[in-house]
Amino acid sequence: MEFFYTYGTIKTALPLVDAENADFVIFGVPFDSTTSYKPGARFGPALIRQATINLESYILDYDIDLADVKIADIGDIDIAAGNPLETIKRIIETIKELKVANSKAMPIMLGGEHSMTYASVRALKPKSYIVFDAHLDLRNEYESNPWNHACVARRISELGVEIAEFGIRSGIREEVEYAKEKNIRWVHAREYNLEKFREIVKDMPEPVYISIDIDVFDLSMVPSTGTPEAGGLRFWEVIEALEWLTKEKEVVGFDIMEVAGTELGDITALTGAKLMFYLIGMLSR
Ligand SMILES: N=C(N)NCCCCNCCCN
Ligand SMILES: [Mn+2]
Ligand SMILES: [Mn+2]
Repeated sequence: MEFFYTYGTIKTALPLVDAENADFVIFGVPFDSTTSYKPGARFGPALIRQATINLESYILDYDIDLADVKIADIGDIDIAAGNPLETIKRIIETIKELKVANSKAMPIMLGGEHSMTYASVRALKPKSYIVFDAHLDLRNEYESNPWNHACVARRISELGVEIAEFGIRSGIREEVEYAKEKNIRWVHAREYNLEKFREIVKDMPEPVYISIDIDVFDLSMVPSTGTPEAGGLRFWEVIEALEWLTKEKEVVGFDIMEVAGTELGDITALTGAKLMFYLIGMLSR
């Protein structure tokens, strides 16, 4: 099928089906206009897809071959550089087009800046937003811009969506106070474990939207990201939480954001690609 706002790019290295027939539909958002430190998120979607070339489609842990899963890759959103609101509009339109053609398709967004997660949440209307991130992203505005990546969780909370954040190790007092006031639960990377994750998430309403800001992982695994922070989580501890979550709760979509880089084979994209394969695998169980 054709989408008004997408164009072709390098495709995920898996057997792909058309969006109408897919259970999972990948699209990229190569937007990085509000990046504050390390550039390159506009190349994230292409780098993640390129990194999938390195991966087996068979997932050992689940005895699932992604070659047997119905996956589409509709390319990238034609972003409006410098204009987060217009880009958000185009993402919402694209998800709506997809849902009209195939209501059972689960969108998978690859970023690009975390600010764009707002669009997926607006389009998919989850009751809960569960995010892995080094940052609280609860600022009212950053660099005079309420649509900056550092404000995305706040914008989502204003939609009335319940929020829980994991792997946090960066924020300012304003964000901590806002979280307290709005009952937003968050767990510091130092204190994170699976038990805490379950305890917080188990009572959250469904359906849920899952967002992974790639900077949640330890810096050694994700050196190419917009605002890198030392002291992050390990790969398997995030996977274990996601395995529990995808078993317990209805999920309407997920994203992997803030992957940046300028070189093929970037470690950060390899981390993002592996994570995407695991998420599709666990959601197909
Ligand atoms: N959500 C985020 N990614 N937040 C990070 C914001 C950038 C913090 N700069 C700190 C500059 C202090 N000199
Ligand atoms: Mn972050
Ligand atoms: Mn973030």
